[in-house]
Amino acid sequence: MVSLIRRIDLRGLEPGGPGWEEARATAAASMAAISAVLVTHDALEPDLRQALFGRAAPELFALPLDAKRSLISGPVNGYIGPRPSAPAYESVRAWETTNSGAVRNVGDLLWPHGGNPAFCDTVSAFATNMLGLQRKVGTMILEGLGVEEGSVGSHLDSLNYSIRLSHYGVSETGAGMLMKPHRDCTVLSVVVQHDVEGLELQLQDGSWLAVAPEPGTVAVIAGELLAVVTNGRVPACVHRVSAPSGRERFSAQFVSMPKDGFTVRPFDELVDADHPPRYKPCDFDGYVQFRFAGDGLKLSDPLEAFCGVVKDEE
Ligand SMILES: O=C(O)CCC(=O)C(=O)O
Ligand SMILES: [Fe+2]
Repeated sequence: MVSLIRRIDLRGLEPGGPGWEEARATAAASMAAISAVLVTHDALEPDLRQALFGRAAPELFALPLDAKRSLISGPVNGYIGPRPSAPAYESVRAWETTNSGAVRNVGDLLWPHGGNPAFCDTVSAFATNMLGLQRKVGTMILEGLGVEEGSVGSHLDSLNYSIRLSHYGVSETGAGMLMKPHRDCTVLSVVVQHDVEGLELQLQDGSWLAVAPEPGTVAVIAGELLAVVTNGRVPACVHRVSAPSGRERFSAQFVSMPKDGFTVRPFDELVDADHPPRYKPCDFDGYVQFRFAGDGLKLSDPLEAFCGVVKDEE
């Protein structure tokens, strides 16, 4: 089977410069075909990568449970501890990671006796670099799909960015599924895998594609809100984490979500007679409540139930 996932190389690539248009078309085509694109980049130099995965993440997950739990605030924020469905998984999301003051507050909460400046510096540097990468790739995807530059700019300004650091311990049952198939409640998720493989993307025929961890490459995957803004041209990527080798694993994600209070709707450029609206305007706060604390918890596709336009309504 031919994999439809494509790769772009951001190194030295600037808007309007040599190679930009071709890479933009590749990014958009890959997203439309498989809801993901592989991105080779220079945003995570070896020292920063080592500081993140060799020091910051292990220090964070080695903290006592109470310290990690102090971060919990709201349905999608803070610490997620091991659950029966994912016994070896823990994850921490820090909000507003592009604001170094907010990162320091997280550090002070986690390490009440003097904070952890090295941890905060690492997280802030990672956030700054990933912000540039995500904005560039987001621009390429949307412009490649035909969205005007001005509309892309206002869309990017309506987003919040956060980091999720995840740790997959070695489960008692050894190798197996570490995170079941799901869609992210994001616009875009940049997934940085450390040394150990695990990320798998579902293709349209239902088969799974393993994304190998490569130090200079990230996977950029579509979240549910990208499906809304692209009027369904880019469906949310169904993905999972499996543990073929059963080894301890770390990953970092840099994700974008609409700012609080935003209502997300399809770009005008992507709605026409051939592409009638697939989604009603989606109040993001309402959707988060529905998906994580309301009736959406029981559904396999909560987005569709919340704001999908069913065929009869078209
Ligand atoms: O760890 C990974 O590679 C991906 C994790 C993931 O999909 C998630 O946290 O939503
Ligand atoms: Fe995910």
